[in-house]
Amino acid sequence: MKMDRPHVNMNPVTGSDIALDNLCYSADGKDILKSISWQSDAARVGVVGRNGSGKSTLARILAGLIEASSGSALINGHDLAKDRKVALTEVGILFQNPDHQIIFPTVQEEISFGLRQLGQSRNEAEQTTQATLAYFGKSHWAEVSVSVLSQGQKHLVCLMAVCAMKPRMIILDEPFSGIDIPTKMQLKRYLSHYEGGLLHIAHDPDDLSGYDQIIWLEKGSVVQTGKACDVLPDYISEMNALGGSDDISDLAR
Ligand SMILES: Nc1ncnc2c1ncn2[C@@H]1O[C@H](COP(=O)(O)OP(=O)(O)OP(=O)(O)O)[C@@H](O)[C@H]1O
Repeated sequence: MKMDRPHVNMNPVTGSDIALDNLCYSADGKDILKSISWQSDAARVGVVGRNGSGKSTLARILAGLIEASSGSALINGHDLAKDRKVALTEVGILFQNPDHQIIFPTVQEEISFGLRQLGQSRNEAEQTTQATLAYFGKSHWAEVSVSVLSQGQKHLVCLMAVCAMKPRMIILDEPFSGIDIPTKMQLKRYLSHYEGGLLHIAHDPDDLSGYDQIIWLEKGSVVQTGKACDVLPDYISEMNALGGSDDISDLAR
């Protein structure tokens, strides 16, 4: 079979326009995101912040999975919570836990599902799935039952499913948690070749070094935004300072 390499970075990567305007999100009487305003058209965006700072909530709003309580979050001018059809081509999201993402019994079915949602015929979806598996060197996984895969392997299935759909931006919510070093290196390499934008939530600042734009959240508010080389050193020194104390009560905020 001809090796289709749709995701190899022959062209410059392009980011999506992200526009947050006084974005607020509350649930159960708790203000989780507090009046966030921020704009970016960077190709590689990182999101940092302590546990519970609101990173995943922001990711879900950007992907259109939950609606803002007030204010707005637009991707390339679209409110994806209101337009689920456009959302399919604009954004793909990789959840922290692949078990929250995978719904089909086999790898092939899981990858094909998103493609069918995009309007591909059964035949087209099968071909795109095969090409995607071949690109990732995992053709032999097609008929494999997802239930026998490890967490890291399931992460890869989710990544392949998202990449196959070629969204303009992929949102990654701590995609490397629980993944061994070689697999992480491979995933990073695949992702670095992705021609669309990446919005990557990470706890390890090393995963975001060289990124065009970082947004640092704490307690639902923006602490700092800017290039990785400007924001990450401040973030690291703040985290180290906090880590030097024994108080983890912030986790139970
Ligand atoms: N639907 C909800 N109802 C109540 N509280 C919620 C809801 N969704 C999120 N939260 C709370 O909002 C806060 C932010 O959660 P979120 O998952 O966005 O944080 P995070 O920065 O991604 O954290 P982590 O780094 O631990 O993954 C947490 O305290 C969480 O418990």
